Amino acid sequence: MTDKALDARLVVRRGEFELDVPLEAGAGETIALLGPNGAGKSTALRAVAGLLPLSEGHVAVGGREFDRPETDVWVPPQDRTIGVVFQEYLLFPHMTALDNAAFGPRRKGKGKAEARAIARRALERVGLADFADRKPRRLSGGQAQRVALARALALEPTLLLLDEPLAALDAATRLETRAELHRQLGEHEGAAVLVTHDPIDALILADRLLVIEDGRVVQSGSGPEITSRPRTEYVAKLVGLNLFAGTGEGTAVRIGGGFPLEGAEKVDGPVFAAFPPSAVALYPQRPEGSPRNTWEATVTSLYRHGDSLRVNLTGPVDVAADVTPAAAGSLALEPGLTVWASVKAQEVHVYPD
Ligand SMILES: Nc1ncnc2c1ncn2[C@@H]1O[C@H](COP(=O)(O)OP(=O)(O)OP(=O)(O)O)[C@@H](O)[C@H]1O
Repeated sequence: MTDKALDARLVVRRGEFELDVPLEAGAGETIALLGPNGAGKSTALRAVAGLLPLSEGHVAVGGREFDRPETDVWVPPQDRTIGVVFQEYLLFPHMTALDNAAFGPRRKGKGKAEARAIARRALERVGLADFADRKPRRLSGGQAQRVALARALALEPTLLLLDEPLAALDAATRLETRAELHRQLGEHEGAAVLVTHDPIDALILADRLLVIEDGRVVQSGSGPEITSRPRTEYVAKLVGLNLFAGTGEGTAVRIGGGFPLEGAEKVDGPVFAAFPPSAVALYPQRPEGSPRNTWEATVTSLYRHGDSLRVNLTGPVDVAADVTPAAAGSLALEPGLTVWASVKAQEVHVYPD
């Protein structure tokens, strides 16, 4: 066991589903758990908080064991030095913001005046000192979320757990609250683990990302490490890349069905090949002097994506292409239409599996 802020191996079985995820964080570090629906992110966070017992493995925070089924170690949630900001952990509606924030310290045995002083400092930290006497129904969504954060920080936790802390907020409030949370996490001396669906939240708020799919870690690393080299379809979609697993043969990558994709780098053996949708050009007929990566494809769907149109195509390879509205108009793109797609070899990034 180490004195890391968080040292855990989380094994939780819930019916058919099994989570098995190692999770470590140093002091001051923020880890984001990212993954599709049902991947096990909330299960992981709940296991750390003590809301779900481990089936196997261990949870230690600041060198103290909270859960280890093997040796019957179990510390209940309220006795863990962990602050939680969970969506469903709403504020107590009958208490003021100050009393909500003082609740934790009171429970931990602080006197009323001391607990309130701690709570006041926590509200100041999140910029809500002037709202101390308000009850939750008189707070906006963003303010309520900041009070929830103040309530968690008032415990001076070794570890902060945040489950989709920004998901319920509208776009403008989200931006503001994200910036505030970023500042708070920067100042927080303990570690933090954040669960999110949103890659932007993860990239902005976390030092390290753990991508979980089907109960397992499929990729981990810093934001740039993950976005530059996606290893699963989910991550590729998340960062908006077309991704294929295949076998490198010289500069070509043979992907599913044997389709040869010409790449920029020469890598032999199991590889990934990735390119952005903006690298895919579409033509009504086979283009003249065709670059080698040219194929016939059928439009399956199209939708607005920022300033361009995202076109999903099926064919020997299924890809997404981004085209300008003008190009989409001149090609008369619609589902079912057959077009020619091409990608320059220089745009295909190849890296080892
Ligand atoms: N009470 C339960 N009993 C049995 N299985 C459950 C229970 N709650 C969740 N599960 C299963 O555990 C798995 C992981 O769920 P979890 O909520 O941890 O995923 P998640 O990654 O947080 O998903 P989401 O992003 O949708 O919140 C799912 O397959 C789910 O069906």
